Amino acid sequence: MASLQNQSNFETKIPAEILIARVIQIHDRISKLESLRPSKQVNTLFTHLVKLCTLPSNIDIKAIPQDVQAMRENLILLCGHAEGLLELEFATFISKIPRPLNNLDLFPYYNNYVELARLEYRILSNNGVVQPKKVAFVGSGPMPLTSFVMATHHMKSTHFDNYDIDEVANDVARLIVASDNEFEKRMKFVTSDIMEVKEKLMEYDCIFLAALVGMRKDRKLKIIEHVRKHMKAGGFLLVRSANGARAFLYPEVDEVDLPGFEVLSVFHPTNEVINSVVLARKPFFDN
Ligand SMILES: C[S@@+](CC[C@H](N)C(=O)[O-])C[C@H]1O[C@@H](n2cnc3c(N)ncnc32)[C@H](O)[C@@H]1O
Repeated sequence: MASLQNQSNFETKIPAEILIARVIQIHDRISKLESLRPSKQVNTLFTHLVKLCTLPSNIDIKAIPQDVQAMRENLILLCGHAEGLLELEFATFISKIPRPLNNLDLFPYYNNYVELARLEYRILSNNGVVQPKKVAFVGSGPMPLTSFVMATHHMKSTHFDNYDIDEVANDVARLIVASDNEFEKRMKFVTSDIMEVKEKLMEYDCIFLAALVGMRKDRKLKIIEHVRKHMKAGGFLLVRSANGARAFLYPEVDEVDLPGFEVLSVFHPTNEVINSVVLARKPFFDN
């Protein structure tokens, strides 16, 4: 039987030109939608897009033509907008039912977040971050599933400061945690553009940067540099990225995009998890 490694060589990869043609088709249909709020039509299109972008492919996202790059940048914005609307709709719904924290698994992508959190925690603990005291999650959103899953299953004594630029997102997230006094004590929500947060960043052992914070590459690099400047020496930064065709859905962050950091791990998932995970550390001494 072929070894696992060989199998991946035999796996049929979708040719880049076919992948690009189909992504353009879906982008065209999404762009024509009246609204990106969850609906049968919106859900079907995005499900197709995610399935397509998680097929094995040999696409090099840096080598796509300029016009396809422009389409990709617009698609990332559309995906981010739709993701925010989906989260807001779901969070608003469960904030109104008793014990919302016991019903998180009703969220359509709940298992993806559980798998992503498990992966992120494995990478963090392999690099010495086991039970950090204080963590910041930047871009927590109306449905801060990563913080919820991390706090419940992995970092059981950690305090989470969740930052989001959107007050409405924080209001509904607070309603969800208000249902559990213990949980609420270590799950705070701060409304701010992360670019306005400075001294506070020194307090965190680990800072998570959500994939949708800085949807354009140049913006994301500015945010990463801002966090590096203000975070504590020896602190960890976990950046969500995307690789290959998944980079049609989210911005990609490479090692070269993290000057001034020691890059400890770069992981590209091949299962149903979409985001790549880049773990970096701010050195104790600037070399
Ligand atoms: C939709 S959520 C996705 C994160 C997801 N809930 C999770 O648990 O991984 C992404 C959030 O990032 C927030 N965001 C985008 N840019 C930001 C910035 N510069 N500062 C703070 N929050 C930001 C958006 O308002 C949005 O709510």
